[in-house]
Amino acid sequence: MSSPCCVIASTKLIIHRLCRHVQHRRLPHAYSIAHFCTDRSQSPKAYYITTPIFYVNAAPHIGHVYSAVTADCLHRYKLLQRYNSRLATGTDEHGLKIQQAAGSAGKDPLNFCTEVSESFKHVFQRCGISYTDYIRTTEKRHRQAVEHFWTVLLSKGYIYKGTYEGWYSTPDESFLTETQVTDSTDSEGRRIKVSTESGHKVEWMNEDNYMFRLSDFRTQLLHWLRSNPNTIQPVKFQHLVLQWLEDDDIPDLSVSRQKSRLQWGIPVPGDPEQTIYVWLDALVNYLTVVGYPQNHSKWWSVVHHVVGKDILKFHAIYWPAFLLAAGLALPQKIYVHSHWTVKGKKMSKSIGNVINPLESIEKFTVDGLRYFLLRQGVPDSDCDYYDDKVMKMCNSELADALGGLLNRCAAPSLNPTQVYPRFSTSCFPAVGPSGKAVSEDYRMIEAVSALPGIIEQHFENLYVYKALEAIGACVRLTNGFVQRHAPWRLDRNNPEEQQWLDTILHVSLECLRIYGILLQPVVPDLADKILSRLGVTPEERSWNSLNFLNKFQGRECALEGRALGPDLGVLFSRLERSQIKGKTTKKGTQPKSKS
Ligand SMILES: Nc1ncnc2c1ncn2[C@@H]1O[C@H](COP(=O)(O)OP(=O)(O)OP(=O)(O)O)[C@@H](O)[C@H]1O
Repeated sequence: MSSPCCVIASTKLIIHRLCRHVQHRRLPHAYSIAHFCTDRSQSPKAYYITTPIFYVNAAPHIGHVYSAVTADCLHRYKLLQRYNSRLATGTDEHGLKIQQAAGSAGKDPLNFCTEVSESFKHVFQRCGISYTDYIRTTEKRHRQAVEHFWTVLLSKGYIYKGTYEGWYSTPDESFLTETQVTDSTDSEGRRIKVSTESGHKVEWMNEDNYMFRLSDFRTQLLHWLRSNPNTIQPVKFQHLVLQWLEDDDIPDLSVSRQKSRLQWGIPVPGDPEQTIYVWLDALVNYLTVVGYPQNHSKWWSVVHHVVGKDILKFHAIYWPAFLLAAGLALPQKIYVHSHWTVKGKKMSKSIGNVINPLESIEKFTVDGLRYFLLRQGVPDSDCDYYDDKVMKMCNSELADALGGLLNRCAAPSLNPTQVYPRFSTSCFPAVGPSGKAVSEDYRMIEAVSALPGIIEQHFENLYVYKALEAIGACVRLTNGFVQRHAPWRLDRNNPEEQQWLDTILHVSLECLRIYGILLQPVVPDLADKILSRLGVTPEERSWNSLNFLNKFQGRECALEGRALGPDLGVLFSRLERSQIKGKTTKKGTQPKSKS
């Protein structure tokens, strides 16, 4: 995505910002790391994260994994901060598309859904998605939640029987106004109408069904978003939703289908001739997971949705309107991400230009794929996926920069005793530049000290690529530090040189410890390898342990003198083009065919 000069320019900018974070040469007392050492262990705060639930009309692809990995990163980050975090994902299993897909596969719809749902579960497990809840909309608990939700809306007068007349797109399961459709031609040259946004064919529908009073909620939704300007992130999506609410028609929404058209869904309570609209059914899953209607309140007040931009309207207009109607709290945040494209086109089951995640992890490993998706995926804009790009990024950032640093600084050739080396304040005094340290070394210390605060800010906004950019910039600074002082040229038999050598290694391992802790939400296995090699125990890996270079700040360092962990080989093996081209999915790991 970035050209080499963009990378250099942005690196300089990040380093500049990191350095500006701490104004003084000597780390001032006020800049202790206390602000990310908040002890939440006494009463862990609840935090509830959801991915979209995925439509089971075809096998999972990289786009689905991206939504799940993004949400998983947030979940792991919150756990590190000692929140009681919950991550829900699952499958959306009702609707006409599934009815049709099961029909053409000659399968019973539920068996068909079970097969595909299992393949999503399998892919997510293989990709390290540490979900706590997996929901299927064909479960009994969900049907009960939807029926209850419907009954509440009906009893409050927000659902009425009416006639829907207008455009409908079955592939998008979505209603469209006149301004949202355009003329086109099909493959046989016939004139058709299509959705302007998705390009999918639309049909004119005229049928009696139940309508939801969506139009009643325009003012409340506007008020909600105007008074909570950071609810939808990135902010450009909040502006887009505000624009829809201000400028577009917000007509009442049809929330049921005649059973003759759609059998595969939840029947309307008290009217078996109508089936509940798949989006109303699907959205309620977020409530089902947390025990609606009995005991959802603790989790519901802290819900955070992660969604693709294609389903923004459903999550930022329909869903909040349903919640307002039901008298329930609105989401705390809606994190939106853009799309992975292939040669400029959205990766999509319907187009068929999908990348199989299992093949990608065979080629790049789970952490390689996770790192690439979160490092290259920019929530604000689409990004093209191709294997060469993944390979180059993994090689330069994971194998060379990070792996090379660990390999150099923990190697027995430089550290024959294999213990966490001692730091000498006379070699690297707190006030400098003095001792053996030069001003660039002090700048590096400042940058790494500031890093956790910066990463916290980026994770909170789910700008993971910015967090990884900042970590990458610090890794380059640490490599520069090692290169500058070339510890391999120092003589261990000379006490003064040995002290400096140990200090260089101590500082470098401290940097690696901070990178290891911060990288856990993104690349859990790789981070574990780093921290285990440094001898960092599981209890020393939380956000509270981000106290960088204690000795420099005049405090004790628990790791100093402790044995390093065993050497488990290279951190990340460099990938070769020939190797990647030759690799295909192992027999038996291919997701089952859906249609
Ligand atoms: N190309 C993509 N890039 C990023 N995320 C995606 C992509 N495709 C799907 N997703 C994520 O998965 C969710 C569900 O997508 P969906 O099941 O509609 O997949 P799809 O391949 O776009 O299907 P279809 O082609 O049938 O529309 C999206 O809302 C989004 O969160």
